[in-house]
Amino acid sequence: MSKLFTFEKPLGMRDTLPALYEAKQTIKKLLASEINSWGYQFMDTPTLEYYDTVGSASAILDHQLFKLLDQQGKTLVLRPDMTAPIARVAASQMEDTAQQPLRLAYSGNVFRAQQNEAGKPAEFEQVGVECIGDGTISADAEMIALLVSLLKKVNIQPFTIAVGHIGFVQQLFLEVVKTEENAEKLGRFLYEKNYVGYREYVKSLQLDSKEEQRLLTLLQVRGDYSKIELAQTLVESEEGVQAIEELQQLWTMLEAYGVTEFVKLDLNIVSHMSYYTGILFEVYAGNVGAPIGNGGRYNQLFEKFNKQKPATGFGLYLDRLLDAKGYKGEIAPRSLVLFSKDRKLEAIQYAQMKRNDGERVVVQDIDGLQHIEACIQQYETVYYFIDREV
Ligand SMILES: N[C@@H](Cc1c[nH]c[nH+]1)C(=O)O
Repeated sequence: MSKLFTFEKPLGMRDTLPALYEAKQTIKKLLASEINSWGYQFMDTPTLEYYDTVGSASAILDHQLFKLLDQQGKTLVLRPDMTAPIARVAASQMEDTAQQPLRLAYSGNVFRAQQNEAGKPAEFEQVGVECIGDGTISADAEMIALLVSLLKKVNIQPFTIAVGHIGFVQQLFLEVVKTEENAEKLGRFLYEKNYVGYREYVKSLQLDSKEEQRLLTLLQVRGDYSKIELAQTLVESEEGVQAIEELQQLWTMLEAYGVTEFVKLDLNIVSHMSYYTGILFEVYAGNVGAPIGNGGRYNQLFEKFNKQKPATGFGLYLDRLLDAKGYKGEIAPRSLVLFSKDRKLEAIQYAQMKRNDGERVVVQDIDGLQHIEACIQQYETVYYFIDREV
C-alpha cells in the first residue's frame, strides 16, 4: 500500500480546519438562538439507525445510503437526514398530547454517499426544525417566516424562498398522463431541473395539443405570486384545486408575517426527498448554485412508524450557508503570553486573569518555539514575561 493512500479520505469526506470550524460555530449559535426564540427545542438522535425503519423512511435513494452490519447481523445506516429519525422519536417517545404539536430542532451531520468525484460532500451538517402534529397552513407559513428570520439573522443577502406544491404537480401529471409511471418520469425531469428534457419528453408522449400545452405551461408557473392565476387554469381535479387554495391561504399568512418580498412561486419544484405531500420550498442565496436549504410538508411519513400525524419542517445546509455568506476563513483573534521559565508563575497568573476577562490567551514557553518572529505575528497582542533578550 502506498504511503499516499494512507492519507486519503473516503469519497466525499472532508476535514474541518479551525477557521471553518469557528465560522460554523458562530453561525450555529446565531441560528440556534433564533430557533429557540420561536419556541423550538433542540434534540439529538443517534448517527446510526436501522435500515428497515429510518433508512427506508428517509426517502433518500438506496444507493446513497451508507450501510453497515451490527454484531447481530442487522443492517444499519448512517442517517441520511434528520427528519426520519426525529419522526421515529416523535412517534414512539413523545406522545404526550399536552405537548402537541411538537416544535423540535436539530443541528447534526447527515450522510449521503456520492458516486464520483463531483466534489459533492458525502457528510454534511444540517440545522433544521420540525413542526409535528399541526396540519394547518399556518404551520407551513411559520416554516417560511422562520426561515426568513434566520437568514436575516445571519445576514445573508440577497436570498429567495421558492415555494411550490408537490400535490399540485402530481395531480396535474396524473390528470394528463394517467399512469403513475409516466407521472414519475415527468417528475424526475423537474427534480433534475432538466427543463429541456422535460419538454422533449412531453412532446414524445404525443398527447393532444391541449393536453400537451397543459404540461408545457407548467414550466411558466415560476415567478411572482400572480402566476397563481396561470396555475388555476391547469388543474381540474378536486385535489388540484385544493392545492391552489392552500397556496392562496399560505400567501395570506405570509403577508401577515410581512415576508412576501422574499418569497416567489415555483410550481416546478420536485424534491430529492420523496416524502413531501404538500407545500414545499427551496432557499436560494448569494451565488450558490444549489439550494442552501429546503423543506416542506410530509403528512405520510409517520405512517412508516404506524402513526397518523401531519408535519412540516426544513433543513439548512451549513456549508452552503457559509458559501452564500462569502465566508473568508478568518479566525477569531487570540493573544499570546510568552514566557521564559524564570517568570512562568507570573505568566500563568496573568494569562488566567486575561481569560477571566474573556480574552482568548495562549501561554507559550519561549524555548518551545522554533520560529519566534513568525509565531508572534500570528497574534493580535503579545504579552512578554521574559528576562533575557529575544
Ligand atoms: N430532511 C429534509 C429537509 C426537511 C426537514 N423537514 C422537512 N424537510 C432534507 O434533508 O432535505
